[in-house]
Amino acid sequence: MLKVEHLSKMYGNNRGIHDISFTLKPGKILGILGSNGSGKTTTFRILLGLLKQDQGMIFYENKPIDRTNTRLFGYLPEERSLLRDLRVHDQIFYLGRLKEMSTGELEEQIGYWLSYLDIAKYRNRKIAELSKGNQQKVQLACALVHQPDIYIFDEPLNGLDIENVTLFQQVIRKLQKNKKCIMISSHQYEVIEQFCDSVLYLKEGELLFQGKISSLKRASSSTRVIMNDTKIDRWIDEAGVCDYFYENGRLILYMNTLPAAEKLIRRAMKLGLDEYALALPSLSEIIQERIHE
Ligand SMILES: Nc1ncnc2c1ncn2[C@@H]1O[C@H](COP(=O)(O)OP(=O)(O)OP(=O)(O)O)[C@@H](O)[C@H]1O
Repeated sequence: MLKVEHLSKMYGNNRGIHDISFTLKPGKILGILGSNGSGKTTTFRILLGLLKQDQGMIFYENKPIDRTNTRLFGYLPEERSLLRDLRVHDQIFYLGRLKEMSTGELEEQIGYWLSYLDIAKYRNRKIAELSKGNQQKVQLACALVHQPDIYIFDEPLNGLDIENVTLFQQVIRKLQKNKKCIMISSHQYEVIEQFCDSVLYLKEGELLFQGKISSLKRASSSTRVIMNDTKIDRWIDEAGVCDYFYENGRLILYMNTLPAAEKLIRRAMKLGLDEYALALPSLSEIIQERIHE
């Protein structure tokens, strides 16, 4: 398990992050979210050992993180950091060497990932000659080749078409099955919702909220009950109803919790209404709600 405790970092008088704590279990995927300048990159750079924190500790498997272990983290940076004149194989080989991999192991892993990511045919092509999406796949291979325990994927779907998004999804599920710790950062909340078990949201360097996506949904006040009923009087005084409106002849009730909404659904069933549904909030709605609390 990865355990981050009370991380803080100042850049002179500028706050980077303040008092960030979270845990990440093997086989789980954590979404790291926040607006521009909220501290995501600072957190990643500290985790990766590229930046020193002013305060706080990072533990992996109950021990302070071992910086001599070059193979602990795999990082897919938001900005590509490939050397454009290198050939695909040589680029991955070079980075694998920095991770202290043997030639035999490297060749085996390079062969495996190039084929898995369907870019084996570009093995001897220069990076500069590849499309944006294929460059992204090479960058991904560089994060995977040394088989790390902990992964940080920053905006991983940039430049990928729908087919390759599915491929990335397969990679993630494979890592998850192998009990790896995975972090994903993205401004596309539907991506986070699709991939992650839990999220943490940073605002101006501080942790605004964190939790399992399913728990955040349950606790949200944006849950809606939709039914084909125009008699608001029989619903308005029910526990948990916060607001309502009509849309296309349907009544939409905003509920303060999921259990309250479920109770209303049961009542709608008993009344024999022929159309009723529960609409859980999206992650994006939950974030808007929390930001404006
Ligand atoms: N090298 C630096 N010198 C001074 N301040 C910095 C430096 N790097 C980051 N900061 C400040 O630290 C805060 C957090 O920045 P950080 O880059 O970690 O945010 P971010 O969430 O990754 O943003 P984005 O989504 O735009 O990439 C910001 O206020 C930023 O201006």
